[in-house]
Order: sequence, then structure tokens, then C-alpha cells
Amino acid sequence: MTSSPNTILLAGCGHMGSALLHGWLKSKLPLRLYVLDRHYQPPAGAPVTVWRTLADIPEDFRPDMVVLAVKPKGADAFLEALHERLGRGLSHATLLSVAAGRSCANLAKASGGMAVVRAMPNTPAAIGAGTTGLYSAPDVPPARAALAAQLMKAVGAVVEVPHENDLAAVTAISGSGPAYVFLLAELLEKAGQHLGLNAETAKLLARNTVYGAGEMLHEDPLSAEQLRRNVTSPGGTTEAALKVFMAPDAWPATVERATEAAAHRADELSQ
Ligand SMILES: NC(=O)c1ccc[n+]([C@@H]2O[C@H](COP(=O)([O-])OP(=O)(O)OC[C@H]3O[C@@H](n4cnc5c(N)ncnc54)[C@H](OP(=O)(O)O)[C@@H]3O)[C@@H](O)[C@H]2O)c1
Ligand code: PRO
Repeated sequence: MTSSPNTILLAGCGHMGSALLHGWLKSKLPLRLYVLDRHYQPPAGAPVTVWRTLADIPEDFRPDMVVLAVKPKGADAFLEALHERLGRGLSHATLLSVAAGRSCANLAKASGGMAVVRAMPNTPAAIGAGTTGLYSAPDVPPARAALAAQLMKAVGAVVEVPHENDLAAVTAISGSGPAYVFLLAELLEKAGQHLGLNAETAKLLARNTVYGAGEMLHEDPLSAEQLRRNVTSPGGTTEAALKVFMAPDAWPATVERATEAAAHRADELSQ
């Protein structure tokens, strides 16, 4: 049995919105797709309608779900303007927000009372390897919560969290997490050059090592700790490096402080 298509308005199609849209276009989900974005250029022939401004949206447009993927700073003002434009057209729509730190309460208020699902994805969604934390407010109809989960599963793994507060931690670990891994790649590349390798070789070694280690974490059932131990010969080179990284005031303290800073910022953004 095929279900009838849901009408999705993707509001904001930049880094994150376009990653989501790419996944939906590849998926077999029955969707009618509409995008509101000043810049986005769809692939030729893609079954998606693009509007540039709110004024381009027909006043009788009736979306089932609005996916909010504009910057958190502009999110409330955007929703107020959308509500002004569509009014009762939003009364049966659910809001799926990926905006960091904008709470269900903020978003419901700005949108004129929409039921809100919050998602915190990450940019590997662009290659179908995303990780999303998902929280549905209690007033979200179960079928819409399920649709939100399907939309996010189209771009990777989804973890549903029981408390809205958990999303600050999700943001600190997986939402921002790719940036920490990219930083490691940058630093390894620089370190390779410092040790005398040419730039091209240092770049290849750094990027492919992060890629290969990531694939092992994905494919191999061993724990991250065991995979690390398997690289570490007693008295060898890795042990020499890990003594520096794993000193209590080095990575263990730094990772804790950095993720606390990210979670704290997510809390601040929700005020
Ligand atoms: N990037 C990440 O790693 C990541 C991860 C998880 C969650 N998020 C969340 O995803 C959201 C979007 O982030 P992003 O990095 O994708 O931002 P982005 O690249 O700036 O994308 C937002 C897009 O929306 C457009 N836009 C905003 N208001 C508009 C309006 N009224 N009419 C038409 N177009 C409009 C922007 O155009 P202009 O640039 O012209 O305003 C831009 O193209 C944020 O809330 C962020 O917290 C991001
Ligand atoms: N990018 C957004 C930020 O830096 C949210 C997680 C990843 O705020």
C-alpha cells in the first residue's frame, strides 16, 4: 500500500537544508517538495519547486510539514513572517526545526502555535552518513513524529532522545562533532609538513587516515578503545604519541571542556 504524499516546505536550503533535500530526492519517500531559499539552484529536472521569498509562496499553500533550516538567529523572525503569510494555512502543519538551540517553546510561539519536532543533524548528512538527535514535543501527532523520523533517516542514523534538554548534548557531540574531526585532519596535515613531508603528501595521509579510521569505527564491532589499543604496540611510536594526547590535562580535559562549552552555548541560544 502506498501512502499519499506529504507536502514539505523546506525553509532555508544552505549547508544543512541542501544536505537534507539531497537525501529526500534520493529516497523513495512519497513527498511533494517545496523550497524557500534566496540562492538554492536545484539539479536539472529535480521534482522540487523553489521560491525565493516568502511573497512567492501562494497564500493558499497548505504544507504538512515545514522544515526550518535557517540560521538560529533569524529563526523566530522568519516564523513570524511565515505565519503572517500563510496564517491558517499553517494550522495543520508540523514544524521540524534543525536550528541549534531554538526551543520548542520559542518556535511554537513564533510560529503561531505549531507543534514542533526538533532535530539536530550534522553535515555528513550530505553523503547519507548523518547523525541526528530527534525530540518531538508532546503535542506532535504520532504520524507527524514518524514522518519527521523518516525525513531524517533519509540522510543517516537517527537517535530519538526522551528530553528536549538532551539536544544540547547531542549538539555538542554529533551536531558540532564533524568540525572537531575536520580540525584533527587539519592539525595532522600541518604536523606532517612540520615533520618534513610535502603539502600534498601530508594532506593525503591526514585525510585518508581519518577516513579509514572512521570506516573502521563504522564497520568493526570492536570498541573505539580496543581499536586504539590494536594500533598501540608496547613501547612503540603510538604509545609515545598517546602519552602526550592522553595526559589528564591534554585531550581528556580539553574534549570535556570543549563539549561543555558547546552544550552551554546551545543552552544560551535557547534563552
Ligand atoms: N551547518 C551545520 O553543521 C548544522 C548542523 C546542525 C544544524 N544546523 C542548523 O541548520 C540551520 C541552517 O544552518 P546552515 O549552516 O545550513 O545555514 P546557511 O548555509 O546559512 O543556510 C540558510 C539558508 O537559508 C536562506 N534564508 C534564510 N532566510 C531566508 C528567507 N527569509 N528567504 C529566503 N532564504 C532565506 C539563507 O540565505 P541568506 O544566506 O541570503 O540569508 C541561506 O541560503 C541553522 O539553524 C543551524 O543551527 C546546522
Ligand atoms: N553547526 C551549528 C552551530 O555551530 C549547530 C551544530 C553545527 O551552531
